[in-house]
Amino acid sequence: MKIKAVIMDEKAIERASFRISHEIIEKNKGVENVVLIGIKTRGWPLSLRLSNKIEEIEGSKVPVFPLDITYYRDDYEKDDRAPLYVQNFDYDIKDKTVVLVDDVLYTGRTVRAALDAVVDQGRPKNVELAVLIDRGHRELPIRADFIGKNVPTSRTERISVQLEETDGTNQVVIKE
Ligand SMILES: O=P(O)(O)OC[C@H]1O[C@H](OP(=O)(O)OP(=O)(O)O)[C@H](O)[C@@H]1O
Ligand SMILES: O=c1cc[nH]c(=O)[nH]1
Repeated sequence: MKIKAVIMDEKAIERASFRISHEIIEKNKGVENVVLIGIKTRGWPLSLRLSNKIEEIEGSKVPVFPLDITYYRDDYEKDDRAPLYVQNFDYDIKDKTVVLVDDVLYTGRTVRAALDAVVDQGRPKNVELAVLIDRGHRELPIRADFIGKNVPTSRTERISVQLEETDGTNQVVIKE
């Protein structure tokens, strides 16, 4: 696949993350009961960035955890080795507002799996969703509450979010 365009550079990612952090604080009237959960791979470094920004703005830390949704995917071939229950982190999310964080929202299947993984951790008060890119083409009734950038795409294209922490650079590119 070839790069067609750079749709966000480092500054644009930074600004969008800052805005999303503000929106999370505004929607929840503070962050007292907010927990951030970053879907691996790139939702995790993004969630850490959001938690740092929220701390800068509000002066208080929000708990932040990584989520591995591998075993919860609807295309995961279950066999005898598949665990019945996966503990992603040791923290009680009961009555908390969970903000799921991911880099790209596409069909919505990853988020569906993440919701399953979250309810295995406990019963949150509610769950919100933050994504850096919404590229459309949903296959499930899932939508994001906080969106860095809406990018209309064709199904043959691919969005590649590259972050310093995982890829050594900060940009979002569209490939075909
Ligand atoms: O809405 P969906 O159709 O589920 O697509 C979005 C998901 O796909 C990508 O992850 P990928 O499977 O490439 O794994 P990675 O994050 O580990 O690279 C992306 O990071 C999202 O998590
Ligand atoms: O990272 C992803 C996931 C789904 N679709 C994309 O274009 N990119």
